[in-house]
Amino acid sequence: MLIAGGGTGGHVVPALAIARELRDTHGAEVRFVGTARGLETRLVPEAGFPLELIKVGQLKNVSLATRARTIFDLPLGVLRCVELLRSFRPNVVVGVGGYASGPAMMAAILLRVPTLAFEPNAVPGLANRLVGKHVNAAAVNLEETTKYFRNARVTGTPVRPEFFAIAPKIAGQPKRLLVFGASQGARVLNETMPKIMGRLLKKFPELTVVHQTGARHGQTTSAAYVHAGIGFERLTVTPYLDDMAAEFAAADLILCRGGASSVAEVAAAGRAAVLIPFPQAADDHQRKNAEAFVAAGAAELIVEAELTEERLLGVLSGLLADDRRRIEMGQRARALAHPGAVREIAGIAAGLAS
Ligand SMILES: CC(=O)N[C@H]1[C@@H](OP(=O)(O)OP(=O)(O)OC[C@H]2O[C@@H](n3ccc(=O)[nH]c3=O)[C@H](O)[C@@H]2O)O[C@H](CO)[C@@H](O)[C@@H]1O
Repeated sequence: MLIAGGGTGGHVVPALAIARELRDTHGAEVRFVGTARGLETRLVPEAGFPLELIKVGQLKNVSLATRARTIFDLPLGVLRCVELLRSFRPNVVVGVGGYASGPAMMAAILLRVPTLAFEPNAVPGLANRLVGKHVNAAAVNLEETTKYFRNARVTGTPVRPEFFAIAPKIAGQPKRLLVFGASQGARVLNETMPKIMGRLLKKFPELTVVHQTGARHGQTTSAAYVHAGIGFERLTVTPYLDDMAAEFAAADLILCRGGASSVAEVAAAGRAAVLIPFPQAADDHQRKNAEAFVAAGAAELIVEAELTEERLLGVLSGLLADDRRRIEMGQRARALAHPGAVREIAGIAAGLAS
C-alpha cells in the first residue's frame, strides 16, 4: 500500500492510524509519499514506516508567482510518482489529502493502480477535488461530502485507538485544562491565554494547564506568560505534544480549534471541549465541525471574531466549576465518535487490493 499526502497533523495523523491497521490486520507492506516541508518527515519515520519525498509547491495563501511555479512543476511531481509506483508496485494508493496526495493519485489513476481517497472535511481540499471523480473508492466523514467522489462511503475520521480507551473523568478531583492549537498552533490562543491565566489559576487553586503552541510559537508564548507574571509550577508550555491521547486522558476540559482530527479526538475521548474554529479554513469548515458538536450538546463554540478575554475566561471558568455539565458533555461527545472508522477504511483499501 502506498499512502500519499501530508502537510499538517490533520492529514498525517489519520494516515498513520490507517497505515498501522493495514500493516497489523491485513499484513500489508506500507510506504508513504510526502513532501520535505510536511509534518510527515518526522512522524512517519518515527512510526516505523518508510517515506519517499517528492517536490510539490504550494497553492494556497501564496503569491501568484509561487502558484504559477507550482502548476508548472506539477507534471514533474506526477512523473516522479509514476517512477515510484513502477518501482514499489503498490496494489492500492491511498490519498489522504495535502501536498503529495494530488500528484501520487494522478499517477496511480494514469497507471490504473486502484485508488482510495480519504477526506475528513465537509468540502474536500484541492488535491481530492481534482481526483475525486476518478478514484475507485472514497472514505469521508460526512454524508454531504460523498458528492465530490466516486463510490464514497461515510466512515468517519480515523482516530488513534488509544483515544477510545480513555476512561471518563471522576467529579471532585483537581482539574486540568488542555489548550492546543493543532499542528501549527493557534495565534489567538497563544495571545489570549497568557492574558487570562493569572485570573484562571487564582479562581481554581488546584488547576493545572498544558498549552501546546505550535512549532514556531513556543518561545514567544512562554515569554508572554513570563511577561504576565505567570510561573511554570502549574503550567506547561510546549510546541508539540507527541502523546496526545495521554494528554486528553489527563484533561477535564479541552480548548482547541475545530480541525477534523481535533474534534474526532474530542469525540473518541469523550471530553468536554471549548472550540474556537480557525476562521480561514476553506469554506469555514472548522465552524461546521464545531457547530455539529454544539448541536449535540458536546461542546461550546466561540467564534474567533467575537473572542474577548472576558468571554474566554467566563466560558472556561463556568465549565471548570461544573463537574456534572462537563461529564455530561463528554458523554454526548462520545456518542459522535466513529470507533470503526480505521477498520472500515483499511478494509476498503484491502478490498481494492484483492
Ligand atoms: C489550519 C488548517 O488548515 N487546519 C486544517 C488541518 O488541520 P490541523 O492539522 O491543523 O488539525 P487537525 O485538528 O485536523 O489535526 C491535528 C492532529 O494533530 C495532532 N496533534 C496536534 C498537536 C500536537 O501537539 N500533537 C498532536 O498529536 C492532533 O491530536 C490531531 O490528531 O487539516 C484538517 C484536516 O484536513 C482540517 O480540518 C483543518 O481545518
